[in-house]
Amino acid sequence: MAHRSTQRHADQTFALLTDPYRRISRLFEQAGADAIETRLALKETACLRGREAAQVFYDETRISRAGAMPAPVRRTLLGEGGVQGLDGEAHRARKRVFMALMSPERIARLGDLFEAEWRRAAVEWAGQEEIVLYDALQPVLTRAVCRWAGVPLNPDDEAKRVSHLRALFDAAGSRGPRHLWSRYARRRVDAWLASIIEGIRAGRLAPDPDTAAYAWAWASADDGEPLAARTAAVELANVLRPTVATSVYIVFVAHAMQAHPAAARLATADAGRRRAFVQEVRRLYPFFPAVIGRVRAPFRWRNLDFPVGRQVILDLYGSNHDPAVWTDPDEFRPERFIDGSGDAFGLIPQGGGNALTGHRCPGESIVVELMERALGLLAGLNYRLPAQDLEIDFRRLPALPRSGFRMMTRRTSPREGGA
Ligand code: HEM
Repeated sequence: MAHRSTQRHADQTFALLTDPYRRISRLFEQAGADAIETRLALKETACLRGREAAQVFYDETRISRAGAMPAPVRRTLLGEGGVQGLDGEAHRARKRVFMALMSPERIARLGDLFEAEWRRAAVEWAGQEEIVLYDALQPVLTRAVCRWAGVPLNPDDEAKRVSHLRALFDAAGSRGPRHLWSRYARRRVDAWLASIIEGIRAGRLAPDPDTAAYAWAWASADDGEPLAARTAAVELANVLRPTVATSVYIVFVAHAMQAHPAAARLATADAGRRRAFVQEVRRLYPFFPAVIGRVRAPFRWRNLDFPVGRQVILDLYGSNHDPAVWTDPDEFRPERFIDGSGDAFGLIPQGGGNALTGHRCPGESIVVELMERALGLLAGLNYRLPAQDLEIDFRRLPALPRSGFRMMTRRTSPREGGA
């Protein structure tokens, strides 16, 4: 493949709204290049994909994040003032708080809480004619992550909290009333979590010191003072929201197990193959389409000029399907990960580079743990699939099987629901 495109592409905003995952990839194919110039929301934008592009994008001397994220994303998915929009030492100081929560013991504890909640829920699922897995997972994940994070979840408020957390990732990318619903949910989640931060500071709540709620209540701002309660709430939401959003990936685990039963059987029996199966789901299936930054210092790459302030997009979905990096990129082949997941810029569904010092997602080990646990639980669950449309809807953000993955679970003993 050639490495540059001299072609400029017309404004892609509408095309991206209707096909957020594959549109940019098509432009790369048409141009025969992995760096192209286009316009997004009337702004000149460079779009990049592939391993070397990821190295450029995650070089913080070249690309900054401050002010890069569009307002509709900040007002829904991310919240205002969170780690995603910080650069340099301010970013690293916040990031250390996230990373300190990710010890193997704590991740395993979250996995245990998730399994316990799944087993309880599986008893109820068996009493229903059918369930939609995507919908059924969100209460399970909310209960598990709230316990893990030291966030009290009043049973009377649970349904409301689940629907608000879901709206942050499920409705943010929609237009019209659903997008407004996501904005409303953001205000409610921030207010709820700010009251918890204030409760901890005032001594009314006392979560364990190794929880996210404790960590964010006592985290400091640049000036050494405690973070504003609203900012601490946004960071605490940065733990709860994406953990509940792992429901998307768990649906894709179920989808892949259905589509590839032989690989699923191998994965159930062997830890190395289970990890490889899950990594291949993260590579192949669509979730987070792209990340966005701005040029900090001018540079030239692939014969394109990157002037200061230029908007730059790294196509995550396209990079995970880049034929220059992956053999048969559209095939489901877990074997490609049997010897590990490679370097920090190859498999990048949750960003690339170093999670401690750069913007790569700090939650990858949570996601892998929950997906692996779900694979085991699904393998042990007695269910069958009614007739339904399992095709992935790529126009949706996040993409999902059209049916949400409907299942008819059979009556089980309380211990069942995964062995
Ligand atoms: C559900 C699956 C998940 C996906 C697809 C995902 C994806 C991503 C992506 C693409 C980024 C942006 C990377 C960048 O800006 O370069 C990111 C950042 C982030 N993720 Fe995740 N993530 C997931 C789960 C989690 C979990 C479980 C946590 C919980 C701790 C988490 C917390 C964060 C935070 C705090 C950031 C901002 C990091 C920074 O700006 O330094 N994510 N994630």
